[in-house]
Amino acid sequence: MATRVRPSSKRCAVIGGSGFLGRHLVEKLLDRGYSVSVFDIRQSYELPGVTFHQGDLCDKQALLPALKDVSLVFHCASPSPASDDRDLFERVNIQGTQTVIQACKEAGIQKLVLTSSASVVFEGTDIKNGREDLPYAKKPIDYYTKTKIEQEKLVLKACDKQKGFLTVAIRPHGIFGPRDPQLVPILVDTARRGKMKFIIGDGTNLVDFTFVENVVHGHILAAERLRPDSPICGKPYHITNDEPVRFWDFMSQVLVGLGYAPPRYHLPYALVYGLALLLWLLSIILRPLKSFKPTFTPMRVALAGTHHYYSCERAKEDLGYTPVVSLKEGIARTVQSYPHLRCEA
Ligand SMILES: NC(=O)C1=CN([C@@H]2O[C@H](COP(=O)(O)OP(=O)(O)OC[C@H]3O[C@@H](n4cnc5c(N)ncnc54)[C@H](O)[C@@H]3O)[C@@H](O)[C@H]2O)C=CC1
Ligand SMILES: CC(C)CCC[C@@H](C)[C@H]1CC[C@H]2C3=C(CC[C@]12C)[C@@]1(C)CCC(=O)C[C@@H]1CC3
Repeated sequence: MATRVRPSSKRCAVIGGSGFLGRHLVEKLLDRGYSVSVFDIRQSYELPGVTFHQGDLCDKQALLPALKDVSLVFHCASPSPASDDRDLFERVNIQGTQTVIQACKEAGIQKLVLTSSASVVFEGTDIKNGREDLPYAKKPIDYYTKTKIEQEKLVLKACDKQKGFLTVAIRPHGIFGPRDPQLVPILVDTARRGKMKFIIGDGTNLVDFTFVENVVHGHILAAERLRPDSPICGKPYHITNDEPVRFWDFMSQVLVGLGYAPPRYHLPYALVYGLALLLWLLSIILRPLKSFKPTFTPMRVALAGTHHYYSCERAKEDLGYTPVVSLKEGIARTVQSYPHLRCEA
């Protein structure tokens, strides 16, 4: 009779491990003595100690080999919000997450840590020091966020102490750092096209931006604290830099660090939001004739023009979380890591 090898608690799987956050997580797990199985639709690097499994997480048969002899799974895969593809968000974030849960149960996984998003409670209006008990957004800012809400609910509901399957969700906000494919590249592209001259609103709105290593730290603390007797089972946790910053100060610091001029002129929030809405509608109406993606989407305008920062008190109390890299240091390291995006003029 074949004997089943008891999974080592130092062997884990990272679904989405080829991505920005996923790769930083893999690197830290290796540093901490874990061996890692990466499952992703693409392979973007090679590292000793990492086994790659390429496939779509919606395919349980493809997923199962990556979970063999593993006790802990991190699920940080998602289509990019910029893809703006409703069917894809629904298929990967909702149906795919159901498949991940089923596969974990079949493979005898003990712990599942989901990367959710603090935006699951954001409706486009101010949130100041929001705690995890805020209700899920009834009108999420976009379809990506709508599917992140459903995804988080599925994972937290699946937590079952009796059956020994424990789950927890990490809600980061505005992740930035070396190799980020989103925030800095979009910002620089906008600046290079001469569109980063304006501040939306009065520029005093506070927002959380979170250095990627702090997000990783929160995930690993949650995984290591996830035990049947711990208060964290089935709960979401905000993980941020715990240093809310003016949205436009953050953008300006990154821009200036890379040699671009910071935005200077103010435009009223309602005007820019209205224009963004109009452009978005036009892009849908004209899609059959001409495809274009507006830079200032209603979602980005809402993110750029409102207060939205979150309390990390619950993570401090239950996980012993404190950020390991300050915002200042995180911005400096990020700017340094993008020599190819510096202004050449
Ligand atoms: N970047 C940010 O500011 C924030 C990100 N998040 C969440 O953090 C997680 C990681 O995000 P990032 O690293 O920024 O994104 P990313 O796009 O760099 O990484 C996502 C990874 O998922 C993989 N993936 C996508 N669809 C897949 C599928 N069907 N099967 C297997 N793999 C698939 C991609 O290939 C990619 O490697 C996501 O769940 C995202 O929703 C949450 C809050 C903020
Ligand atoms: C053109 C400029 C006004 C804005 C450039 C920066 C933006 C690209 C980013 C500012 C806040 C970011 C953010 C996300 C993506 C990149 C930004 C819009 C998320 C939507 C990524 C996925 C999430 O779960 C929530 C994030 C909120 C903040």
